[in-house]
Amino acid sequence: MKLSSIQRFWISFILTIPMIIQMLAMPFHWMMPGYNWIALITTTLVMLVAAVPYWTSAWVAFKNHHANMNTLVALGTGIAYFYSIFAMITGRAVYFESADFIAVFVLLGDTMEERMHNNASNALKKLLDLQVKEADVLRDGKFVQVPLSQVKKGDIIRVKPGQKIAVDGVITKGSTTVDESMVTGESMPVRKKVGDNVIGSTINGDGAIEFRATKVGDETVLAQIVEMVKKAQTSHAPIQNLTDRISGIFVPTVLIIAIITFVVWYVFLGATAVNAMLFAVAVIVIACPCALGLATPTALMVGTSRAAKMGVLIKDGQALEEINAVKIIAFDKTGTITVGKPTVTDVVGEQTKTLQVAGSLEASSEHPLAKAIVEKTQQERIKLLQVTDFKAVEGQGVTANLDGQPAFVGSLKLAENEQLTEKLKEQAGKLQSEAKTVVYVGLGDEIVGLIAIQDTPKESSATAIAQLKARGLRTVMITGDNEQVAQAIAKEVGIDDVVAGVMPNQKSAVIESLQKNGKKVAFVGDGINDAPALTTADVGIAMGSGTDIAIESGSIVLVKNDLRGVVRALSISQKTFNRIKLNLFWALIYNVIGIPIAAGVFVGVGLTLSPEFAALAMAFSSVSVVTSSLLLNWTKIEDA
Ligand SMILES: Nc1ncnc2c1ncn2[C@@H]1O[C@H](COP(=O)(O)OP(=O)(O)OP(=O)(O)O)[C@@H](O)[C@H]1O
Ligand SMILES: [Cu+]
Repeated sequence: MKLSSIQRFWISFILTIPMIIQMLAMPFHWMMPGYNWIALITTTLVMLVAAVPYWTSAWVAFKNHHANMNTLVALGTGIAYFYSIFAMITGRAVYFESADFIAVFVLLGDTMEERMHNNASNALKKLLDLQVKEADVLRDGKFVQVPLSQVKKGDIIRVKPGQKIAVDGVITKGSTTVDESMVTGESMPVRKKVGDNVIGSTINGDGAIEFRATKVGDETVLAQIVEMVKKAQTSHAPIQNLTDRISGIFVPTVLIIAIITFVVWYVFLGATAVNAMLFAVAVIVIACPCALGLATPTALMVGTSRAAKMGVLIKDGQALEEINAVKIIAFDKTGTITVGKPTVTDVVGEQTKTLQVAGSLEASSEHPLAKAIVEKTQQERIKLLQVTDFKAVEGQGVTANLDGQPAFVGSLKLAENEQLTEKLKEQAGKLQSEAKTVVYVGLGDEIVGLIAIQDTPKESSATAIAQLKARGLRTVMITGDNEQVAQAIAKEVGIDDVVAGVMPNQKSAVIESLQKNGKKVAFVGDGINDAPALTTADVGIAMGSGTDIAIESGSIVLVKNDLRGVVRALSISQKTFNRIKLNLFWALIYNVIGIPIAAGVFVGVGLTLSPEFAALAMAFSSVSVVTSSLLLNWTKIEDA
């Protein structure tokens, strides 16, 4: 049976209670009857449950000529335990409690760290549960059930109504609706027909389809999400490396000081071997680095849970640390700065015809602009027509065949080949300067009209951006929309710079160019096409209302969909990071002051530290670090 850190901690803690009672009673000269035997039995159990893994790890390190934190933990517990057994046999004072306290406190640190990691791995398990085990694959002219791992690219797979789609692919037969909410966050089922893409692990609706697998194994959308979560799970705050580096120097130094202490007392000052050893053990115990180990995880835990209560989910320590160094914050426009629910405001040209052509095409599109247009046709009770050869042109619009004529709805890029009258251009320009997105509607070889669509900034955007600028950050808006519209919105909310007309697959390249000269960049976004930018940025911040892929790609998620969350994230991260540094100071100052006292340097002035008081002092150092972390719960967090 394998116990978790948490179980090991509680078992050890309970077993240590008699020793705590004895320690508290010491000033009153009360001795627990049979204390030595109770201590021997409970400590032996604590060693088995809590300390043995550290002994093994220290032994492995020793064989590789290394010393780490575990070496001190192992030596501290091991010497205190085995010496106490020896002391019991020879009738001397025992120090079992030192061994117990070291083990319990070190485990407390480990437990807290494990807790953080578990949260991440549960999410991972849930994601993997989404995968199907088998697929109905066409092999030698017959459909057969094969395990998921044997599905190859190019395989034709049959999916019955209500079944899960095995891998990513393109529909070759039939039409249906698909529930893609687990991947895109879109709760409405999506209509699919021959030629459309399907995503593995999404749920087929009422139609029966066949599709050709295009992505299998770890290339699928789901596998990539899982990969991202895995990364978060194994992450550490980089400052933890500092802890490791400190202990890399610290541990060997402590061991050398302990040996010198023993030699000086025994050889030069004429102490008994036992007394000399007690000084050495006191040195190792007071130097025990459990407080150092607690400094980072406890602050992270308090900081991240405080953040969560304020609607800011910080997925890993790295993000929390890195956001403190961020100099530039980039934002996606639609759904991030703006509400993300665009509405049609103006129609230029013959209203019914323009809306009918546009609506008929957009009925098959998932773009927010498309939804706005379709909604408008419903309000105006305009009958939509059947289209064929529907195609979405990424970052530009849609094209299709309507009544045997080519038709399109989209940006100027799509309309480029058409004759645009000066009057139309002027009208488009005027609408754009009012922060309205203009789409051109074409049928045959003429432009039938323009549709202006407006998406207003969220109420809180301007305040939040002002706060970010007050913190000395440069703000940048990255959008696929037209320059003029982007500028108008940027001005409204106070954004410094605008990069407009960016193709969805180019957003991450823009982030890279902002990162030039080693500047740290955070990106805030919500769409599927924001996922690469979210991962490229030093800190990716996803809107909670966004697609699941965006949420998985971001290392920070804002549940409340509001840019004020970015200010909160910054404020909490800064407070937490400063607290970690303060904790490291507290953890080390005890050792620095305590080691010479434990080594007996101040015996001349009557100042000594026996191993048990060394353990108590060490406990205090841990308690002060944990307290300092807990105080984070009450520090003031700036809120826009
Ligand atoms: N389905 C569509 N119907 C009409 N126009 C479209 C459609 N899809 C894209 N476009 C045009 O292409 C432009 C860029 O679209 P894209 O999806 O890249 O960005 P966006 O949604 O405007 O903004 P953001 O990048 O801030 O999310 C749009 O502004 C619009 O002019
Ligand atoms: Cu310790």
